[in-house]
Amino acid sequence: MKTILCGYMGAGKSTLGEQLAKFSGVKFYDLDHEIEKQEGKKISEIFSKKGEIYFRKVENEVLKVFLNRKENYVLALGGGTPCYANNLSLIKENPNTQLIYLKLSIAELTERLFLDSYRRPLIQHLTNRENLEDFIRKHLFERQQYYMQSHKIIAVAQKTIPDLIEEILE
Ligand SMILES: Nc1ncnc2c1ncn2[C@@H]1O[C@H](COP(=O)(O)OP(=O)(O)OP(=O)(O)O)[C@@H](O)[C@H]1O
Ligand SMILES: O=C(O)C1=C[C@@H](O)[C@@H](O)[C@H](O)C1
Ligand SMILES: [Mg+2]
Repeated sequence: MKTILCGYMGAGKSTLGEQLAKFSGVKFYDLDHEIEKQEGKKISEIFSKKGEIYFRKVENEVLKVFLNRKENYVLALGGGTPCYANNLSLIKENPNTQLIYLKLSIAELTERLFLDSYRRPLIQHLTNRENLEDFIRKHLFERQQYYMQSHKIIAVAQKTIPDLIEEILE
């Protein structure tokens, strides 16, 4: 089984993905890191130098390569991956692939992202907590319709990584 994790920025895709892969004895990949490797640039640099449209094109190409791999793995998507191009249908049409949405409320996401927004190009200009929360509310409203098409939806608040691993493997 290929396990693919999606969710908003800060939902915990990379943190959980790494531990879930270790526990399951498969490799962990992070789509953002794979894009950075291919482009030889940090995500923030790709956004600033080449723009978001270019980033979304590369994201789609790198995802396709991953979906064609024969090996099993855990893959953490970028926060926007299921919401662009044909990414969501490519994932859902792929056999033996389980897409999991890591769901957190607006308040919980704001809490997590407030002190950590500088690494994320889409929110790094939002240094005021209220502005960040307003942005997340609108953005999540637009994105939720894609995330909610996942095979499994997991409410992650107040759960430890071992709790979440157990819930996914159930
Ligand atoms: N289960 C958890 N409980 C508490 N904090 C967590 C949990 N999982 C992740 N975190 C914390 O939340 C923050 C965001 O986690 P992480 O970077 O894994 O999210 P992400 O979904 O990969 O974000 P991005 O889309 O920006 O790559 C980190 O500070 C991480 O330590
Ligand atoms: O939510 C998003 O659209 C993004 C999230 C990150 O994981 C990166 O993929 C990039 O910064 C875009
Ligand atoms: Mg991540």
